[in-house]
Formats: sequence, C-alpha cells, structure tokens
Amino acid sequence: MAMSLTDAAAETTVPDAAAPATRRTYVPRFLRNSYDHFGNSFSSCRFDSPPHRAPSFLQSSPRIPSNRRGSSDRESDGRASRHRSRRGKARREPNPFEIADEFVGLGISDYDASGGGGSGQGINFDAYDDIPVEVSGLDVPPPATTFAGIDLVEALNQNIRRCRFVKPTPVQRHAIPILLAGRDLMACAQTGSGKTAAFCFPIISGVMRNRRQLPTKAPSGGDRTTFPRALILSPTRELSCQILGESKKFAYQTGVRVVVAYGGTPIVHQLRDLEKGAEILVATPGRLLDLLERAKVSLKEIKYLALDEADRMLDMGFEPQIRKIVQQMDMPPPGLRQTMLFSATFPQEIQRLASDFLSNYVFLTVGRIGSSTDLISQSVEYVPDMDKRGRLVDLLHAQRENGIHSKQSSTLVFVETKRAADSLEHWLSKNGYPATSIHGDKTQPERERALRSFKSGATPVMVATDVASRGLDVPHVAHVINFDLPKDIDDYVHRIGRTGRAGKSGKATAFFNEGNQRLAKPLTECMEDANQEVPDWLYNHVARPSYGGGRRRGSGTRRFGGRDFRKDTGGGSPTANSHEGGNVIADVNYASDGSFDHEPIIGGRDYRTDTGCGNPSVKSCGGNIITDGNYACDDRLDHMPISATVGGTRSVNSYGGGNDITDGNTAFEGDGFNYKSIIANGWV
Ligand SMILES: Nc1ncnc2c1ncn2[C@@H]1O[C@H](COP(=O)(O)OP(=O)(O)OP(=O)(O)O)[C@@H](O)[C@H]1O
Repeated sequence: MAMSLTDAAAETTVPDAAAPATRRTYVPRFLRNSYDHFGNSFSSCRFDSPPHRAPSFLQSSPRIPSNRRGSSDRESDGRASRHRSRRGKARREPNPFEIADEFVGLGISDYDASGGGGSGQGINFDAYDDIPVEVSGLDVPPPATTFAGIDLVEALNQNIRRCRFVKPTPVQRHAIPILLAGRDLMACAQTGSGKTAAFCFPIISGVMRNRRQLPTKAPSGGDRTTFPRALILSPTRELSCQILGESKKFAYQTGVRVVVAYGGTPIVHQLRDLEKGAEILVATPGRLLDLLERAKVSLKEIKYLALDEADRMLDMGFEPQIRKIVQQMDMPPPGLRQTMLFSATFPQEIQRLASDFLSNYVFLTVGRIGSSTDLISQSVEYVPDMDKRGRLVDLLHAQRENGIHSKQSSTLVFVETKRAADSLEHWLSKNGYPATSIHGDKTQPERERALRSFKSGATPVMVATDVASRGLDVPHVAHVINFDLPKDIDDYVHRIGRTGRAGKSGKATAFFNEGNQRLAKPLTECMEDANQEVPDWLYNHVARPSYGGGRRRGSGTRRFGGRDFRKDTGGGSPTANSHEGGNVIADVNYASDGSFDHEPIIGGRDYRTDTGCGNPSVKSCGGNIITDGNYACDDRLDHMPISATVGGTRSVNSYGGGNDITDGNTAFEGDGFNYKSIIANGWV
C-alpha cells in the first residue's frame, strides 16, 4: 500500500514505537506545518498558508491526474480557486486529495478518474440499506438514491467523486434534499454514518449559489470584522478541526473559504485567518464568543447554522453559550436562517430545547434514536476494578497475537478521569504496549500530538476521556474498550461509535462491575437494540430489587424507537382551547404539525408533564414555573413534584404562594430551589 505523508512522518520521526508515548516526537523542520494536527493533510487547522511541497517519496497515491487539476474544476461563479500571494503571484490551492490518507482508510488505492466507479473496498454499503428511516414534518422533500440525483453544484460533485463516495449513506439521502429545499432539520443517525457530509454538502452548495455582493470581511483598513455565511458549531477542538478538514475537501476549488476557530491555541493565528474572510466558519462555542465579543466576527449574515453533536451542544455544559451565540448576538432568527442539528443521540428533553432554534423543521431518524450500529460487535465482561488492567492487557495481547495490532487496527480505551488516563497510558507504555492519551488537562499541542500519534499508528493504543468520545473519525480503530463505563448510555453509544464507521465492522468491549449498576438496564437495552447478545449475569443485575430503575436520562420511557418528540408529546396543532388551561401549546411553532394527536394531551400525556421541559405559556401551569424552558431541562431539578402538583391548568392565583412561586425569576434564584419545600409549606 502506498505510504502517505503521515505514515512516512510517523515512521521517520518515531523510530522506537515502544518508547513511552509521552516523549516529545521529533518532526523534521521541512515537515513542520506540512500536515494538519491529525496527520490528515496539508491544510493546517491553524493556518491556511500554502503547504510546503512534500518530497515525492513522501507523497501518497492516489494522485489526481494532472490534466484534471486546475481550470476545469473552477466553479461556475467564476471564482478561481487560486489564492494570490502578496506579490500578486497566483498560488495553487493546497490539494487535500493528493496527499491525504483518507483513501487508504477507505481501502482505495488509486484515483478513478471516471468517478463514482470506485469499488468502495472496505466499505459495506449494503450494511446501511435496511436501516429503518423515519421522517416527520410538513411537506418533506423526497429522498434521493444517488448523488447524481441530488442537485449539487458541479464542483462539489467532483469533490464527492474525489472522496470516492460512491453513493449517499441513508442520512445523506434524506438530509441533503431536505436541506437543499431550505428546510430546517433535526437529524439523528448512527455514529459513523456520514452526518458531516450530510450538512456540509448543502451548506457549500448553498453558499455558492447564493453568493451576494456582500463582503465576507470588512474592507481593509476597516474594523476587520468577518461576516461568515455559514456557522458550524461543534463541542471539541479536535472535532472542529476534523470538520474543517472535511469541509476543505468538499469545498476544494469551489472558492468557498472555510476557517476554523477553537480555543487552546493563540487567537492571533485565527484572527489572521479570519481577516482574509470566511464564508464558512467552523468553531467551538467558547472561542467563537471571544471573537464575537471582540467584534472580529459578526453573525448577521449567517444563512446556515449547523450544530454537530447537537444534543451535547444543548446539554447543561454548553447550552448557555449556545443560547448566547444563537439568540443574543446578531444572528438572524429562525426562519431567516436555516438551522440543522445533527447527532447520533437525541434525548427528548434536548429535542425540546433544540426546537427553540428551529422553524417548521423536519425530524429525521436513521436507525433508532441513540442506538448503536450493529456493525459494532459489543461484548460486556464483569471485571472488578482491581482486575481491569490485567484484563486489558489480555485483550491487547490477543489482538497482537492475531496480528491485528497495528496501524490498521488501533484500540481506543476509555476511562473516566484525566488522572486515570495519564496513569493507564504510563502503565501500558511501561509494559510494552505503546500508548498515548488524550484528555482535557493536556495542552492543545499535547492533545494534537496524541491524536496524530494514534492516527499514524505510532501508538496503536490511545487512552481517552470523553473528550474523544464524539465525532472523531479515526479510520483504523478496530476496538473500543470501555475500561470505565460512562454514567450515561448516550456517552457509551458515542464512545463505541469510534469504531464500526463508514460501513466497516468494529468491536467494543465494556468492563462492568458493581459501580456501573445504574447502567445495567440502559446498557442491556442498547445491546438488544443492536442485536447483540446480552449475558445472563447482566440481566440479573437489571432484575436486582435494589436497582434504581435505570431510567434513561430525561426519559420516562425507553427512548429507542426513533421518535420525534412532537409525536410523543402532542406536538401538533392544538388550538388555544384544546387544553382546559388555555393556550398551552398554541403559541409554539411545533404546534403546526398536521399529525398532532390530541389524545395524549387530554389524557395527561403532555410531554411537559413527562419530561418537565415544555414551553407552555404562562397560563398553562400557573405561572412561569414550568414555562421557562431554560431551567426545565436542568438535571438538578426533579420534575416529578412539578408535574404531580402544578402541571396543568391552574392559574397564577391558584397558588397560595402567589408570585413567590409563580414568578420564575424568584423561584429559580439559586440552584437549591426545591418544590418539595413549596409543598411542605402548604403553598400548593
Ligand atoms: N457517502 C459516503 N461514502 C463513503 N464514505 C463516506 C460517505 N459519507 C461519509 N463517508 C465517510 O464515513 C466516515 C464517517 O463519516 P462522519 O464522520 O461524517 O460520520 P458521523 O455520522 O458524523 O459520525 P459521528 O456520529 O461519530 O460523528 C468518514 O470517514 C467519511 O469520510
């Protein structure tokens, strides 16, 4: 197989793979800045500077035939894909296909100029064909079966062929036509099923088609504010960089400029990059807020907003930042921008929160919400804490014996704490298993170095916390080991989703013990849903009388089943009078879904009483207590007492406590508010 630049770099610079991974890796001067943080391509995350040309011995196949480069790839709007240097000389746009090792990851060894005719070796496209798809919403555009059947701009089509994407994955088949039709979308599809392209293609196409004569940056000498047309938000720096890399490939020679902004690195480089203009900005929320506050970026020209890992972006950690960016800066409101939310998991309460950002949206599920793909063979073993290291070494040893412990098959080991990650990495390295680690206490360069080393195969084992659980696409991960299980089943789904991607199979092993008792039931369900064999001893754990119920986060019912929360919760078009209490849901935009079923509301099954996270009006429940969506999904709050005591139809005055209770501001001052004390005090 041809050697890519990253392969070569790794082999050149890490002669002793068994050496402790903590040692700083030497990179020759001529290669520095020549590949991105993750060893993918020349297009650096930090700079958009032209790369040094790699020596020919480092260049990988496949190559694009020279007669196919250049002018024929230019987009119809006449923008050439060349940058001009200060001296006015045309600089060729770095070709992300020539030297990237994605092709190797996809099992492709040569460039096929005919396009679309690739064998797709290593990709089992059929694996996706019988996945159930559910779409809800009004007037949903029909899916496409081929890329040719989708109305994308030609330059993008050419890049799709270069990527050797032979046919769209199910989420792409449905999502791309929906987005091209201008609709808002909430999409839930399994890990590794191609969601990135599903939102990138319509964005790039839309940006190209709707180019107006607006500056994407202020004229020189001005305030140097950049006005991107599209914003893609993601929760981690690594994922933002990965999205940047992907979108640069898709936007190659289209003239669309993509820029990234993320924390942990000096802002100055990103500012320099932004000053050149950015039509698509990929960012993490914290760094974006910084740029907005410095007025280096304005969101007033945003036409496309994408939230990758949307449920994570709207959970407690990120939600305030996201609300600030989306609702309190200068971004156009829903309806004037197109909003797309993607994830593999979408708890109902997060769906509810997310609907604030959307207008007349389509809800799409590919597979079941939160389910794992059955391309991943899952097993769970009972391993007491003190035996975990020994068992891990057994597994790694077996892999090595089977000859599958190499760049072609790496192992990702998840632990719960940063300290545990450092300690396990050190121990593995000492014991002859070259390992690296990644977690939030490492500096950004350390994180990048770790990921690069793992991707290159120099360290075929990476120990990680959840910082690496979402979105990362490392082609050779063959085995994910949950050394420590996460607390939340959704995190488990994302973690194991680092393998079994793009139609390939993978393996996941979980170490379970008494400390994971609460995960027993959701884990069992998750495995059953993916047609995996569940050991009897795990069922015994579920059946234990002491078992706390194993309720999935934020959901009283089993969440698997691909449900649009609007259906379960009465999202539809009730009128103000459909509730005794008045205009309960008449004022929210989900109410206009024709498929609305009044039954559940009248029968007391309003999702707001189930989940405590509604957006009813003041009149519906006696005041602002549960009308404020902001607090309603806060895990700290126990919603039971709300639904039991105040959910429904009381008016403000029906509370003895008057405004103390009904005024949300008062009631939710501080974290410690407890409804039980309201009840105890006889206020209700
Ligand atoms: N149509 C396609 N044909 C072949 N490969 C594809 C296609 N679309 C995407 N891929 C490849 O599939 C892999 C997974 O895609 P991607 O990272 O977008 O998955 P995802 O659904 O976002 O996963 P996650 O939920 O983990 O974020 C990538 O390597 C991507 O290049």
